[in-house]
Amino acid sequence: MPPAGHPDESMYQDMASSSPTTPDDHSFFSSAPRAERQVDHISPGYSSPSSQFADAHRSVRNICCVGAGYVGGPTATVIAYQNPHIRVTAVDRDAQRIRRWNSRHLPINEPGLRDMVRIARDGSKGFSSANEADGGSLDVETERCIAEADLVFIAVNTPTKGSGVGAGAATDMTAFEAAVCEIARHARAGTIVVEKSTVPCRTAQLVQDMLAAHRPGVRFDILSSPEFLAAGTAIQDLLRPDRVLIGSSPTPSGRRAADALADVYAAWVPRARIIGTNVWSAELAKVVANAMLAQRLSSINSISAICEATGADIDEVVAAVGSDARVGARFLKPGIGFGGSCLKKDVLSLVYLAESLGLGHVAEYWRHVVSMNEQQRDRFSRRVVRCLNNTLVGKKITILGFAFKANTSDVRESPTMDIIRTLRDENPLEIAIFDPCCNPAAVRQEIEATMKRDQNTWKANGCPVIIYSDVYEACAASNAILITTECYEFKITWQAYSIERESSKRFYPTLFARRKLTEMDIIALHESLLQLSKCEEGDPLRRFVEEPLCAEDCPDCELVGTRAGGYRAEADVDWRKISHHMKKPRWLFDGKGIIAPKEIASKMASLGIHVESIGRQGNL
Ligand SMILES: NC(=O)C1=CN([C@@H]2O[C@H](COP(=O)(O)OP(=O)(O)OC[C@H]3O[C@@H](n4cnc5c(N)ncnc54)[C@H](O)[C@@H]3O)[C@@H](O)[C@H]2O)C=CC1
Ligand SMILES: O=C(O)[C@H]1O[C@H](OP(=O)(O)OP(=O)(O)OC[C@H]2O[C@@H](n3ccc(=O)[nH]c3=O)[C@H](O)[C@@H]2O)[C@H](O)[C@@H](O)[C@@H]1O
Repeated sequence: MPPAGHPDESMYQDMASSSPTTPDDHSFFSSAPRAERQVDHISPGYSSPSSQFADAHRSVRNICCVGAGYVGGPTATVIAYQNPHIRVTAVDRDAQRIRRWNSRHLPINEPGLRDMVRIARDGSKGFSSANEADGGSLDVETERCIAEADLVFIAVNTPTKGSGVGAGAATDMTAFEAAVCEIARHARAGTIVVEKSTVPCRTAQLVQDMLAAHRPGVRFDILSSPEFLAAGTAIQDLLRPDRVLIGSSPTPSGRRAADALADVYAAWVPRARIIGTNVWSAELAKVVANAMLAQRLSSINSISAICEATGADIDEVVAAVGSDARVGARFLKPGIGFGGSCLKKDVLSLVYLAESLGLGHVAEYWRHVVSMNEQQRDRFSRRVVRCLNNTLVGKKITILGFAFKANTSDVRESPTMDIIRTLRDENPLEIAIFDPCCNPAAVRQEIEATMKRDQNTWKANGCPVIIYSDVYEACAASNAILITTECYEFKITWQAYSIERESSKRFYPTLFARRKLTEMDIIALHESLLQLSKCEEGDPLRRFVEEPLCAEDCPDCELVGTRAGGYRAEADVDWRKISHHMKKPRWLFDGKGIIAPKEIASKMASLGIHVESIGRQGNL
């Protein structure tokens, strides 16, 4: 089924006009010098027996993903897993990242990722398929991977520009441009080039122009298929997406290319969820989706400030408002503001686009979403200082959580950084940090890099910021604990809560209803068996083959706390034990609403811990 909804062709007459996304008409791409390119690759070979693949309009047999980061790595893995007949290779210029993808120490910590990589990369026992034998060669050149591909995804980073025209708002296209150059040099005629990275509206035209400049007269098809996965749920999001967006040009060739990509996804995504649009709509829709999520969070966070000032309770307000089906209950959790590498940058990209188009009031509207977010975490930090008698001198402050959200080791744009910076200005004795999902070495590296980069906003010779791998050591002799990531380990573990958590996670596969098991059935069975055995990882179906052994001098084996599959603290925290070793009065600032339910907070009170929560007035 072709993606539906191509607009009328007349709008494509505009395609050749210059991009409106930058005030400088000469160049869309950043003028920053290109980083030296040294590319390595991984080869998720393949694995399974299942898919009911419809006849391809342009058959895709070989996919190359340029960029093996948080999006490229998991996307390549899931596509390889679900498409036994397609050879999928991910390449990256970061050789260390590639080494880790090919090892037992994956560069990304995502629930379910490791299991899927093991099958897609190493093959499987009992469910093996033709592609397995092809997988895993490490010595192939990037050029060859691109040259052999029928379809190339671009999944490289597109951060906010740090300097130059549009600094602080425009998208830095340096990596994207480099990837397009690489593709232009090596791709075969007729290759389908897919923008997976989040890019400004009308980028496809620039891709087209660059390819045409490098390879005059050679036809390529450009698609936009932005990714909507969220950190911490990447595998679930990829396996069960709300929608897959495919933007294409309305030419016969563009439609065939869109159909070919739709067929790749249709191996596991219901066709009704594969939405076709024009290229500009797909590019813009991605940025708008993130902007609207950010706007929702800023809206509810603004209301949390009113709750704190009036005595209304934010959870009650959210429950009342969210039960209106038109509003909906999701993405309304107030907190210390959104972090991460994408929401802020995509809102800013929208701001820049609006400014470039002369729509100042539109730009101003979206800019407020970001400033409200910054206010929110500033308000939280000031509340901590105020409760501690306006002085942190001689006091130890403990921060629980550093990743920008739960279940991820992604520490980019962590909201916690701003809180640390503000509190450090108050000269506390020490700021202690613990995160159950992050490798302490990675947290230290991120803090040092941020301090170095933003030297002018970080106090020189401030207090030590110490990263702990043990939560009790982090909290010992602490005057105040701040919860800044919604990790389940920090929830109070009275029985009622544990039951709620377990039952909310449990689901059962509807097995054997079909004549033939699909890979999705196998995944559901695998997950269900793990749940029954109360394990997060394992091989209940005995599908895994031996993982590659690490070299004797493997640097990852030496890292503190590293376990196969990433770092994860072993158990929920025991608040009785923590309260025992805290300094009085024992303050707990819950920036993520995880100690919120009243009965649990009152149990905290019975331990002598004063809880201050976002969106609530005073102590509970
Ligand atoms: N992180 C997330 O959860 C999501 C990110 N996105 C978007 O996806 C894109 C990628 O994001 P992430 O995966 O988070 O970034 P990332 O920084 O984790 O990964 C990008 C990778 O591309 C590599 N790279 C850069 N230039 C290259 C080149 N010329 N050749 C080969 N490799 C190159 C980098 O070394 C890096 O490993 C961005 O546009 C982002 O906005 C979209 C949805 C979710
Ligand atoms: O383009 C991207 O990179 C991705 O950005 C977000 O995903 P992500 O940033 O990984 O995570 P979110 O779940 O959106 O959380 C973002 C931030 O908002 C916070 N948040 C989220 C939800 C909520 O109710 N309250 C809240 O404070 C989180 O703690 C986190 O700091 C989007 O949710 C994804 O759909 C999108 O693909």
